[in-house]
Amino acid sequence: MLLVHSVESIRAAEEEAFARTEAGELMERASDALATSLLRDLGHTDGTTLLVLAGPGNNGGDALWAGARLAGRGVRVWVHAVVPGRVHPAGWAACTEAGATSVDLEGAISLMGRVDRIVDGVFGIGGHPGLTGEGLRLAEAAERSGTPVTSVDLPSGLAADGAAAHPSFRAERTVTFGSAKACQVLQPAAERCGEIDVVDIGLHWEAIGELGAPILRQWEAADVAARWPVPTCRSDKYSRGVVGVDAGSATYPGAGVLVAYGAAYAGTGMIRSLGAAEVARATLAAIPSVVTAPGRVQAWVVGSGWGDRHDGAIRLAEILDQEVPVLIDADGLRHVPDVTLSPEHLLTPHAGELARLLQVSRAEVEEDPLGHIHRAADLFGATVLLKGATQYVATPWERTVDVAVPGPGWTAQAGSGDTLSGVCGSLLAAGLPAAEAAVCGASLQALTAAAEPPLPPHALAQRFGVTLRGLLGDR
Ligand SMILES: NC(=O)C1=CN([C@@H]2O[C@H](COP(=O)(O)OP(=O)(O)OC[C@H]3O[C@@H](n4cnc5c(N)ncnc54)[C@H](OP(=O)(O)O)[C@@H]3O)[C@@H](O)[C@H]2O)[C@@H](O)CC1
Ligand SMILES: Nc1ncnc2c1ncn2[C@@H]1O[C@H](COP(=O)(O)OP(=O)(O)O)[C@@H](O)[C@H]1O
Ligand SMILES: [K+]
Repeated sequence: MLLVHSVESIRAAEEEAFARTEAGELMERASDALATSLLRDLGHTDGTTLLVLAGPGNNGGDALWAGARLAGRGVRVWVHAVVPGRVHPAGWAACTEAGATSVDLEGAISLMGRVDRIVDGVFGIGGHPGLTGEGLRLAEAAERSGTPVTSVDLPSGLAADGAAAHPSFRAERTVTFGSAKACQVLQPAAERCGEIDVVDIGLHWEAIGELGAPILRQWEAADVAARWPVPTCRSDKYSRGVVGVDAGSATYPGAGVLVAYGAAYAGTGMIRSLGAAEVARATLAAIPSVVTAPGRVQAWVVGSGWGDRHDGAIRLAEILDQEVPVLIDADGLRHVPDVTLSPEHLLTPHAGELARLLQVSRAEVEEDPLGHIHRAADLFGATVLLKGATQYVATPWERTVDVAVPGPGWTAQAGSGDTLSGVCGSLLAAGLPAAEAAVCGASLQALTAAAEPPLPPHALAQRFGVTLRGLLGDR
């Protein structure tokens, strides 16, 4: 699991570290690791060339010290001070004394297509979001040149704590210090960061109290495997979990069928299709093991494809009365403000549905997804999975948001949300807490989409088993 800390936390942890380390020690660790990474990517020192773009703060300092190390080892280094007259003085002196050549803006731009690598040390966690002026010119020219860029701490121009793709450098690799930053895991910002190397510079999160808690946990495939419920010799269909589905409608029967596909191929014990009669018939025709008679249910999936069903509010209240975990999706979300929920209830909006729930615009949600998902979880008292290119899971009053394993844009198609509801429903029925069910379900879908050619949701669901086999190995 990759842990992500906020700028506020990183600053606090750095303060704590300054008090117990020699002056300059943290920057030395950071710039040494940066130099090592650059050397690895350059391959060798003889005849290789590097352009260092250094901003006015410590981010520029890191870049300059690393440039000094490489110039000292025989790499041909050019250096450009992005804000004239404002540059890390000791780093600049070290870099130029080691043999780096200073160039102006035009000189830097003309070198871009000709050097082996560019170091973006313009701004780091002290940067204002969105490059303008010369910074933007440099970033655009670097991207146009096609020369690989290593960004120091983060691509200059991005807001470290945010998901937005502000005008910024585009890195092939980002060498980041102390902790990963939110912009490196949240889309669309993350795709500007390239490969991420997190460098341990000796920050002690436990020494700064509550601020030491991460803001995000980026799940990896192994984390999903560790949580996935695996049947044993003592399992039966009830212990594995029964999912009740009231999804779809005469207008959208497919939604109910797709929920059942998700649950069936994620490996649930039993599915009861207990919504509209035409949905139950269609589901049975597609998946013969589905039961249409009422009976014991350990978790419900409701709301996908309900359309403007007139008795939705009553049906939702009835289901909530059964006091088992309930996943509320799509049209079911309209009734959320009128019912009382708890953390075992899982809401699965996309950005538009979350905006409607919070009575804000979709653009506001997209600008600050973390703030809005926290608000929804706290306001409704339920666990929330916000769907999209990044899939976020928030639990009421918890600082740390879980992020599912990312997947490709192929999943963005009608019906993916329905199969996802089914997968998550099967995990709720198997007894996983709502947040784990959400993040494991979303990750399974993303991992499967990443491994397969583009497939419609019901066909993708049929490949879940292949992904699970790969994840679980011999378990
Ligand atoms: N602290 C540590 O121990 C360690 C820190 N480390 C490194 O330090 C980095 C943070 O350093 P930092 O605080 O100096 O901020 P940094 O990002 O270099 O820039 C701030 C300057 O840029 C200016 N500025 C910003 N945006 C601008 C814009 N769009 N256009 C124009 N100007 C703009 C801004 O101006 P101001 O906010 O004052 O208006 C200020 O002058 C961190 O990312 C990591 O790389 C590592 O060495 C490990 C140890
Ligand atoms: N750009 C994207 N990249 C990867 N996954 C995406 C992207 N956009 C959406 N998704 C995922 O695809 C699914 C779409 O769900 P949803 O919007 O509810 O579709 P529908 O309601 O049509 O079934 C969700 O799992 C979502 O997280
Ligand atoms: K940078």
